[in-house]
Amino acid sequence: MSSTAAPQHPPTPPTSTPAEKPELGAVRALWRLRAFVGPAMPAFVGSMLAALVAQLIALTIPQVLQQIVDGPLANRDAAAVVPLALLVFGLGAVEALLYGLRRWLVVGPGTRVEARMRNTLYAKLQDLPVNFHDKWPSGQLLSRAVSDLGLIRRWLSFGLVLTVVNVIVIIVGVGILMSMNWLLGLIFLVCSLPLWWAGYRFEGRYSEKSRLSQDQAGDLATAVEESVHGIRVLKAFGRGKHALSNFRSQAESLRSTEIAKARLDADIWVWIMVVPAIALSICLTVGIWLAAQGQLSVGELVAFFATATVLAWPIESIGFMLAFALDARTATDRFFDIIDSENTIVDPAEPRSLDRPRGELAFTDVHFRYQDSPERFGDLLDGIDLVLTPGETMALVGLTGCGKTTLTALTTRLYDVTGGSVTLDGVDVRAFKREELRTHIAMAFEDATLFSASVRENVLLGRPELAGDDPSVRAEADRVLEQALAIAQAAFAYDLPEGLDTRVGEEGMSLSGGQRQRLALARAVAAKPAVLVLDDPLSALDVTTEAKVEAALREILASTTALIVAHRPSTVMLADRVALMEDGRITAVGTHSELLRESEHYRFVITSLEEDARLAAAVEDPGPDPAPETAIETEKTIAAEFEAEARAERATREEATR
Ligand SMILES: Nc1ncnc2c1ncn2[C@@H]1O[C@H](COP(=O)(O)OP(=O)(O)OP(=O)(O)O)[C@@H](O)[C@H]1O
Repeated sequence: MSSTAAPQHPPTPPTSTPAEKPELGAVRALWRLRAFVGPAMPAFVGSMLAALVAQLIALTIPQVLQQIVDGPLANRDAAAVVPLALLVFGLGAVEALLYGLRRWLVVGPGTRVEARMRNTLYAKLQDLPVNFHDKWPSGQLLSRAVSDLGLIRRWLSFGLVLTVVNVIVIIVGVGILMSMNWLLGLIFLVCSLPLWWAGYRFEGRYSEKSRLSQDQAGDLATAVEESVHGIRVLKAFGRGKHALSNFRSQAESLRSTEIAKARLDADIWVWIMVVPAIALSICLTVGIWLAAQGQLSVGELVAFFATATVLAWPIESIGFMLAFALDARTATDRFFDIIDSENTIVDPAEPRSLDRPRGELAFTDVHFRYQDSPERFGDLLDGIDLVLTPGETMALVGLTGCGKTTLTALTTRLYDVTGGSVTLDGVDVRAFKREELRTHIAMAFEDATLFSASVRENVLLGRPELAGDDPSVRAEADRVLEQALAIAQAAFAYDLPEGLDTRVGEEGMSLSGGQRQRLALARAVAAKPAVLVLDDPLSALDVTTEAKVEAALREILASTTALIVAHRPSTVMLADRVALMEDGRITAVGTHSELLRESEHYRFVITSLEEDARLAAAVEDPGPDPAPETAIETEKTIAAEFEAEARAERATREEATR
């Protein structure tokens, strides 16, 4: 989109969670991960078995202790203690080894699950249409791709395994306690019931806070991303402090949510620590009384408490595991928010294909409105009819915000028409596979985006067949590069520190705006499309370079159909014909001189463009510094010119309304 577009139909401000879906229960929500866990399942099951056997071994140790206390210790037979003590040592060693095995088994498969989910997320983000990306803040996507997936991996490899194992161990352990002494076992069980109730209450409250904190972390990532991206603007306008205070208030909200989470966590921990302690002290009192009555041996009493101690960690871990599972559930929901997003721009079931399109581009009764545009605004494009014959260069001209960029975006299906059709050689663009369509039609935007890759890779982005080190491919790639860079007047690329292999940095930020635009133009030219769509791609060039690029473009445009959004009169001169856009329609098509002669609105638009170009040229070459009084006079003159222009525009509009 053009960055200069005046917001006529302002987009709805982005929200943290655009996707509204019915809530699933925690188990059902987490169950959706099975599709990604699949191949790692044996490793997870193996890890669970290792942890389970280790815990069961821990539960058998109290039985050996009972044998020691009731046998050799009661009989004062020191020699008989040794084999039993060795048995305890052996069991402890096996338990430790099994714990090691549990970790070792899941490390590799866990990271592979994470990688698979991340690749799926990335592929989905690539596939989703531009209107999805218009709505979703980048930090929200980033936090999902990085921290949420890391959390899910940790939960799958550690939280899930231990939750299952601990629940089994608690059931088995309580069974053992009951079998040792049903009364003590029952007291232990009944005293633990408040813990389950507290856990249930905790789940509802914690889920809500967990979602909030992960969304806020995403918003914070967006704020960091935006301020890093816009660091030049912030510095230039001295708004660093303002950005910092915004960031602080967002960080403060996140901190408050984290504290609320920690409070809930602390509450459940109180229950978890206090309830088993109360249960054990009641059991101890009753146990001693039973032992005094001769209904329980000392060995049995020791074994009972040793077993209860083994159960202490699984019971204590309930709160932590619950919180962990709820965080993982939130991360899973956030992941599926993206995966479940419906792609409204998809390939057709039976795609059409064109080997060598002639390049006839036609818009027939095209209507379009942005999804979130309020009803009262009507269609932004309101019945566009326009035909570009093969090899023709058409300039698209209109007042700012009239929808020129939007119209060009329909050609490669960045958005789909809401009515009518766009066709290439008579075939609706929706009938092609998107990948094929985008090889036939290439675009260059005013806001030139480069990737953190070499100049070569950036320029050959649309020619994947020219990647690789094969000498013949490399020679062809060099030829294409040379030609494209020459047309775009981008020979400066050869003088970069490592020539065409120089990495241009994130978004090409290491280059000037004009250099970025020239490389983006070279990229569109190198794609050798049948149709070239240029959305004001020369705006950042000085007048001399622009003239050179235009002269070179004329050569290639002779054999390629081109639709050029023009913001400068010189760009209009490139075109065979000009289409004038007004109120969502094409109101006139003809040569520049025909339109100058016949269209009042065209004369007005061209005058505005000339004025803009004159002001831009004055900025590029301001001449000697004027004296202060002269400078004030100049400012006044420019202000007066703007006022006159505004008056003329109002008069023209009133005229048109009448
Ligand atoms: N993603 C979007 N969602 C909603 N509205 C949008 C979106 N992009 C642009 N618009 C609105 O659509 C209108 C047309 O924008 P567009 O960029 O197509 O105009 P333009 O004619 O190319 O402007 P300019 O000459 O300034 O580049 C503007 O009012 C703009 O606010």
